[in-house]
Amino acid sequence: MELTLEHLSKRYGQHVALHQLSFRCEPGMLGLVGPNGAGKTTLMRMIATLLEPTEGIISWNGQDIRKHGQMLRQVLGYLPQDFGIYPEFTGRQFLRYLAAMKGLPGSLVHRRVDEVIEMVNLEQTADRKLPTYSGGMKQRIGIAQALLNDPELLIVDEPTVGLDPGERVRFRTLLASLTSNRIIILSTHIISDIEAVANRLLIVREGRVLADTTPETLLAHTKGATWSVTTDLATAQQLQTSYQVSTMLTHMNGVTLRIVSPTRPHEAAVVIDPSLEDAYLLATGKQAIRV
Ligand SMILES: Nc1ncnc2c1ncn2[C@@H]1O[C@H](COP(=O)(O)OP(=O)(O)OP(=O)(O)O)[C@@H](O)[C@H]1O
Repeated sequence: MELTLEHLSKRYGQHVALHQLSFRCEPGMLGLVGPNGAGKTTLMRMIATLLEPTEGIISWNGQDIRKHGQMLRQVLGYLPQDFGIYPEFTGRQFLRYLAAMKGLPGSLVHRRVDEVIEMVNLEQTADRKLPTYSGGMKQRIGIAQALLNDPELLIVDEPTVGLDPGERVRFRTLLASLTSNRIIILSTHIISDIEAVANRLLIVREGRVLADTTPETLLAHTKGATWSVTTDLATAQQLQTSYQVSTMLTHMNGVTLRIVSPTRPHEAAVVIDPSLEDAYLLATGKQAIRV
């Protein structure tokens, strides 16, 4: 089981969305992160054979998917960002319908649908109409449809958008339970989604790979570069313009900033343990997040 990308580029007219991307994946979970417009969806759609690369080669087990796309599609599960549901169906009917569309033999459909419903823990709700589902339940049905063919390659595009923290954690645990003996590519803006489950992290920005690493290595690189400082509002605002501030908390004694910087940002700043989000901010140089 091996997915290889070689010098992959995508242009939309004059706009270069992806530039000469190369990497190789083996079983495990790859977390794909990057700012808006980095090219994550473009990349995932190309791997899912829904979009043609402008240049470069994608191979599945050594075979170019431009020539052998069907071979990849047979082992592919894909949950896109804008996953549509049919309002007149129950969850179970919807999955049976999709199983038939995907070409599962009629004799297997009912059994496999029951299996995936159990895998995503929707036994209690499978016979309710889809519009009555919560966001998390809908995403579970989305993953269930992606699992119908027991995929070797599972691609999931921002699955936790709009979920409350409890649902997000449950969904994350579900994904983690699926990692054995398959390649999962998970795109997200929520860094904590991948912190606990991804064994590899690909950070992209403006169509280029900024880092191909592990969460642990990225964190280790950020050690000694995350600071906490409490100051007055004017100093805090000044620091905010010069440094990467990840959180800013206003309280009775002033303002406490969490700053990501390779150098000490202020004489009163003390080093604190970095989170993966701090590490990501250091790598991508994103704007401050206010708390
Ligand atoms: N069909 C299209 N036509 C023209 N430009 C496009 C098209 N699709 C994407 N783009 C551009 O390509 C770039 C990459 O877009 P893409 O959707 O792949 O990024 P992304 O990392 O998934 O973003 P987000 O995190 O916001 O979902 C963006 O600049 C986007 O505007």
